[in-house]
Amino acid sequence: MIQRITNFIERVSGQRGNRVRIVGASEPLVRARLVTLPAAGVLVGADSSCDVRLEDPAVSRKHATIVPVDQGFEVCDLGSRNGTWLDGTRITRVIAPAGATLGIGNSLVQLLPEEDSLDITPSNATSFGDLSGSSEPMRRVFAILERASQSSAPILLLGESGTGKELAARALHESSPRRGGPFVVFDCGAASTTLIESELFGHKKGAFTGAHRDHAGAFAAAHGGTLFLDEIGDLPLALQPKLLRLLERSEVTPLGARAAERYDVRFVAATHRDLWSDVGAGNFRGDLYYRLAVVEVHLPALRQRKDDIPVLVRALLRANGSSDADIEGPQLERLLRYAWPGNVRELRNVVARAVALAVPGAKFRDMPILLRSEGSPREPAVLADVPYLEAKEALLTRFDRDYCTDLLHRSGSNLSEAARMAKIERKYLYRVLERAGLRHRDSQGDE
Ligand SMILES: Nc1ncnc2c1ncn2[C@@H]1O[C@H](COP(=O)(O)OP(=O)(O)OP(=O)(O)O)[C@@H](O)[C@H]1O
Repeated sequence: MIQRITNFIERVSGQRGNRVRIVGASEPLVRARLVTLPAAGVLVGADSSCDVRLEDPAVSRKHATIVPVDQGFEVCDLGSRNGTWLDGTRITRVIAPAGATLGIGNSLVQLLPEEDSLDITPSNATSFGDLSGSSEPMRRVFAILERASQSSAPILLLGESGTGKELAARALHESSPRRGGPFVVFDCGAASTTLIESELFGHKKGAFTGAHRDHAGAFAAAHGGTLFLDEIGDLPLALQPKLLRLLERSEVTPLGARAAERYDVRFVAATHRDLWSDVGAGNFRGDLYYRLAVVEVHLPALRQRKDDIPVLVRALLRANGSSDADIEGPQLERLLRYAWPGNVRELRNVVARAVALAVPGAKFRDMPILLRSEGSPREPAVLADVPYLEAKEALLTRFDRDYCTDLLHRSGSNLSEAARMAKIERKYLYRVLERAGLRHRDSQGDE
């Protein structure tokens, strides 16, 4: 039985026992059936006497057996006409890992392990590394991270953008016995498949046009430390088997190399996507999911833990050089009412902007709190109704204009003072003013 640690109660509750998930040949994904596997296993086929009956003309009457074993699932084909398939290979008998998907006739059968969620008592701490939070959901997260930091088990961090996944990964590394080793960040969605392959797994000189020298790759660079695989949901399907082998064997064969190389690396992966839905849709391998998610931590959205807002605001004020701790009042109430679509990252930006735009030494209650879309939090701040570069340019110009208008107002149009307040060079401020169409006559000869 695979034992996973997770705070994602919804997924594990009521799911005891190994299961198979069946997506019929012509059935939509939503009609997928879940069948619990008894310890003795099941007989799969088209015959009505089978434990798992597939109404699929390409399935033989008695097609295959599936039996849960210690290392996964033993699958035996019973001499079927169209075969039983795993990863494009026709099998007769195989031990398949948890999460693997079998092709039986035109149907797909996914093998799901028994899961056992540990009962997690919230930590007493109100921070873990640079992550702050006093709400119960966050203290549950801290409890798992504290425990998981002491092992080398792979961790999967899930949560919306800006909920602190990268911060959690860094904090895990810093609290682990590997803290003396490297912490390497690798963005799985940032490049083409070939580039990701060579940047993650490395390549040898001459492996492809332009490979002028050996390149170690992120996995080798993380030896003795932690490799943070950001946006793992974007990893191309074609590279997923190679990562799976890496996780299983801790060894990699760089592009163009003859022999595999071994490294000692702890994996932490993260995504803002619903990775489990990606597995269901066939965009992410189930066996890789289970390999990565031995510990699965769901970082809750800020709107689900508004109790954390006061703690975070105080921490962010301190980080931005304001010592005001007296934050109760209408300003805080506005922050508590807001939906925070950009999560803690957005709160960080709001507080940083408020401190930057406030007069020096201002109290929190007098700081300008600018929220994106108080009235309709779901409406995007930018619409894609014009080409990307054009939209970006327009937004930047608007930002420059609004920022500079307020800056000139606050500095009494004194450009030296304005540059000091904005913490930029005067020359640069002139250029920004010019771009925003705000460069007034007094400053023309001032450069
Ligand atoms: N619990 C927290 N305590 C303090 N700061 C936080 C917390 N969570 C997030 N932050 C702040 O928000 C910023 C964004 O966090 P981070 O980059 O870790 O988010 P993420 O979930 O990895 O986002 P993305 O999915 O967009 O990469 C951090 O730099 C940090 O300033």
